[in-house]
Amino acid sequence: MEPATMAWTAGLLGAGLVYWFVWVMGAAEVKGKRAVDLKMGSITRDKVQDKYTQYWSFFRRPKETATTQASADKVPAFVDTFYNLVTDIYEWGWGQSFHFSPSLPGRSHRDATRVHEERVADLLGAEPGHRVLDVGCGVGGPMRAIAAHSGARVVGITINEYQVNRARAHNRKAGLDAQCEVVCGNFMAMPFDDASFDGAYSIEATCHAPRLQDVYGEVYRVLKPGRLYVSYEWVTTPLYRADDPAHVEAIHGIERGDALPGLRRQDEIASIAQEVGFEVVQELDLALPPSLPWWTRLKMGRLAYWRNSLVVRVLTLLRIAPKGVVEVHEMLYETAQHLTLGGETGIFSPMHMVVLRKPATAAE
Ligand SMILES: C=C(CC[C@@H](C)[C@H]1CC[C@H]2C3=CC[C@H]4[C@H](C)[C@@H](O)CC[C@]4(C)[C@H]3CC[C@]12C)C(C)C
Ligand SMILES: C[S@@+](CC[C@H](N)C(=O)[O-])C[C@H]1O[C@@H](n2cnc3c(N)ncnc32)[C@H](O)[C@@H]1O
Repeated sequence: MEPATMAWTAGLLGAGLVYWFVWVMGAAEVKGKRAVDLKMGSITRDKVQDKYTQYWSFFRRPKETATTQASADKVPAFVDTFYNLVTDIYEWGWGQSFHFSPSLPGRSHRDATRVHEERVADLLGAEPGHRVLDVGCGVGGPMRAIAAHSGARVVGITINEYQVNRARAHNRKAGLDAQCEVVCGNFMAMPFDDASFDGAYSIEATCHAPRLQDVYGEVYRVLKPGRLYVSYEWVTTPLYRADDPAHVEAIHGIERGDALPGLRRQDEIASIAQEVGFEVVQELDLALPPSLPWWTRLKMGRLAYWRNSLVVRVLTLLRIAPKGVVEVHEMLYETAQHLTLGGETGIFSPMHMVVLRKPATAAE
């Protein structure tokens, strides 16, 4: 073969390989986000690496972030940075719902996710005419499922501006923008009137609050008397032993890689709810049997992570993805190992459910 023909053939083969790897293999789990569209939220390309370094040094010792008021006050800003760094990777590799759900026999992850979300709507008794609050709404996967299932109007709040734009775009695409509204703000000081919601829920979001009282207090304020709040909380379970180095390392790894200012114990949740005025209607760890493991989806994804890791390296090399994405992806890969261990050992649950009521007699 002529050298020129050989070079052309090699070039074409190489281009085909890159195309297959990035556009086909790197396609989003849920259509909408492709590997080539990986941005880092509202961070400009040249600042990604710096922002990641700042995030990492702040959350390296997660428990310390909530010990002084000064560092606790900085948590929302670093959580915002975290979601600028991870939102696109989450959408690309997980979908539009940023949470776990118990596996369902013979059903897809997508179905299991939806069932876990619709459960919230059913518990709240959400229906057409109701205005429901989504506390920490991400890019709105749960919001759309709950609005479609119940017919209620849903208002979501997130600290991250980039997520607000993604959520609004998804709402429009799903034809749910008349029913779903998204607001940028801090759930510890919400821009909503007192007693203005018929129901509220939070799915794996309040774990980012340094003090749970601050967010529960706000939800209590904006709920109408007699109405319900359902929350899926991230907690350590009674199986966690603070004197077991393996347990400590797993929980520390979960906190570090998920922007958490210290995980709470399961038995703290109900008393904090009561402290701000809620009645506890139900409390149940949805991760416990008969539920099937929530972490199998993480374990099964191992092959996909290696492929994704190669995809982000190739994209960074080609300067399609900004510098720093490889490090963020590595951090998430490590976090997935800690989460899996937390699930397998039973020391951690991402779905400790509480159903809370604002007393009907509460003053408006
Ligand atoms: C509630 C929170 C987020 C929970 C989960 C949605 C995410 C926790 C860890 C994330 C992931 C880990 C590994 C990534 C993988 C390396 C990459 O190739 C594709 C995306 C991941 C699977 C990513 C997806 C989302 C998570 C499962 C916290 C923040 C409170
Ligand atoms: C893991 S995501 C879960 C999102 C959504 N509930 C879901 O299940 O798809 C956590 C969400 O909480 C939001 N959040 C964290 N701290 C916040 C704060 N102080 N105020 C408002 N939103 C916050 C994040 O921006 C993100 O949208």
